[in-house]
Amino acid sequence: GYVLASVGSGLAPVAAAWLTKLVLDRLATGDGGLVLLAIGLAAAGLAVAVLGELIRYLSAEVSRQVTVLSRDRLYGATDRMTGLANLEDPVFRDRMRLAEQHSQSGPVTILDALIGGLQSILTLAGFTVTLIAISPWMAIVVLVASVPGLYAEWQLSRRRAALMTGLSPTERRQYFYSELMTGLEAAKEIRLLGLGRLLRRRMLSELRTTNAAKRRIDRRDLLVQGVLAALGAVIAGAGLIWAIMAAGAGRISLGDVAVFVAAVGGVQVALSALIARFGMAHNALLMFEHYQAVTEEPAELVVAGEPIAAPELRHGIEFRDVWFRYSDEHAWALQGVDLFVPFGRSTALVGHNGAGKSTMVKLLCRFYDPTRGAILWDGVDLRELDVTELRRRIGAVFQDFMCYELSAAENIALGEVDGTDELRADSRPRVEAAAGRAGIGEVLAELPHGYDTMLSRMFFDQADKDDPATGVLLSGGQWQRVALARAFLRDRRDLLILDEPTSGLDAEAEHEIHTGLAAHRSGRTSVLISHRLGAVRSADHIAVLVDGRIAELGTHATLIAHDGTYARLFELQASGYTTT
Ligand SMILES: Nc1ncnc2c1ncn2[C@@H]1O[C@H](COP(=O)(O)OP(=O)(O)OP(=O)(O)O)[C@@H](O)[C@H]1O
Repeated sequence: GYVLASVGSGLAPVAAAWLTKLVLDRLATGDGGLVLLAIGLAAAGLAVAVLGELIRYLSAEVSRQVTVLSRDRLYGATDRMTGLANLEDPVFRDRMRLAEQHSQSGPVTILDALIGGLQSILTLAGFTVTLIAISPWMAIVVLVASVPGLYAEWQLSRRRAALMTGLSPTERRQYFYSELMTGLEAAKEIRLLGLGRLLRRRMLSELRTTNAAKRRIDRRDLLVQGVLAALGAVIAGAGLIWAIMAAGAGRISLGDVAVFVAAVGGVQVALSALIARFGMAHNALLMFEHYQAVTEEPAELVVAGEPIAAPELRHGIEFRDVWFRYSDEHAWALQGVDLFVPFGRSTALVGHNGAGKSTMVKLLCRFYDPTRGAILWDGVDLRELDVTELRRRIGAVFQDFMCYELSAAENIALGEVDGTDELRADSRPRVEAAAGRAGIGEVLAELPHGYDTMLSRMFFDQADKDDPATGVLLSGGQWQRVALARAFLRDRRDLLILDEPTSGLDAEAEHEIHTGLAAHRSGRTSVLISHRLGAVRSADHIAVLVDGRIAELGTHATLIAHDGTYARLFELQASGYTTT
């Protein structure tokens, strides 16, 4: 439909010009058949008007459909990224942002340019033939005069694409400052520390940098386009003078003058539209490379030729001389870690900030691969296992757990989605049981809409704005319990990872959860990270990490007897709770 409407719209102005010529010539000579010609002329006018609107609608419809397709591909590609390295790479993040922007506009701009270009070419061809019929040299002058425009547009679109890519980090920083100033997350610190002016100034400075670069290119554009427009006007003016003189001398008819004027104007308009569309398409194609790069990004994690479905854990997981750094520029986060996490036992990781504890659990989930050494799941290298299957066997609460702006029930039920595209319909009893075990069951049940209450105040509309039951905000510790409940829902998993699972809880709650966790962990394979050594003393094994190395390993009793780092840290914490 879009192509047909564009063809019609491209030919209608040519038809209108020819019909005008015929009408004028017949008026001059007094010949008949004027009614039909007048009707034809009116019909051509109608076609121009209606087809313009139709094209606008069809273009928007194509745009909507293309957006769904391109977004689906883009987010499908991000979903296939199984590691974290890409998302931590600033260059990739910039690419991703550009890909997001251009996944919507890019394909549509290219398509519009192609179809719009076809329309312009038809108009151009029609008027060029007309011009050649009346004055071949004028046709040549008009066409040759368009060559610099085409070249200039090509150059400008390349510059624009390079500019957009170059400005991406600046725009990212600008976006970061804007988000800080308008979001809730940083609001407390911004107000208390009075950061508003500083952030605003930095944001504006980034914006000015962007504007200055865009202004430079716009000025170049203005100069080039201005000169070309003036050239076009001079050619059109010269043509008009020639046509009037020729008509005065009787060499061409009155109708010829009309069609000549329309043709010169038509050719120029069609040519400049063609050049502009060509520039837009060229720019969109250059920017679309980012989209292509993201959607075709190879997997960050080496995929084994024939991945093995992770078997049920029977013996344990072994870190064998694991060395790891986040990139070649970073220092080693782990330096030759040897550790066995036995099946059915609880293993605790303790150590100073930055010792490498969270890094170890991220490697366990295979968010990264060891730089050297290997992690073995019942003797099989994690790199040989199907990563999705592996993760199905793991439940975890991370230090930076997520608070989803969804209902309470959904926040917990997300724990057993496992790659499907819907929440399980029958999950409610298990959700409530998991919430109960995380000590948040009663609180959630008593919310205005029980488990269906939104844990957010963001999604209200005008109608329920003043209804306090629309959504509620939980406290930090309550959120942590919700995250725990989400992990508990993955109860039948082989490995439970708890990275600081109770850091936000009050003392009583922490004790209660830890007693519950200790009972829950017994007979299950778990890895627990906590700075509160009282919470880890019941673990079967405690590994003390110092600078990415396992410095001590044993039970609470043996480590205290060893009188090393653990004993010192434990003593320090214990002394904080006793009066001397
Ligand atoms: N995504 C990352 N990119 C680069 N370096 C990182 C990243 N995450 C952690 N690191 C570095 O790796 C080292 C180990 O960090 P890790 O988060 O494992 O420590 P941790 O023992 O869990 O500390 P904490 O007790 O503070 O949580 C640190 O030096 C840290 O700066």
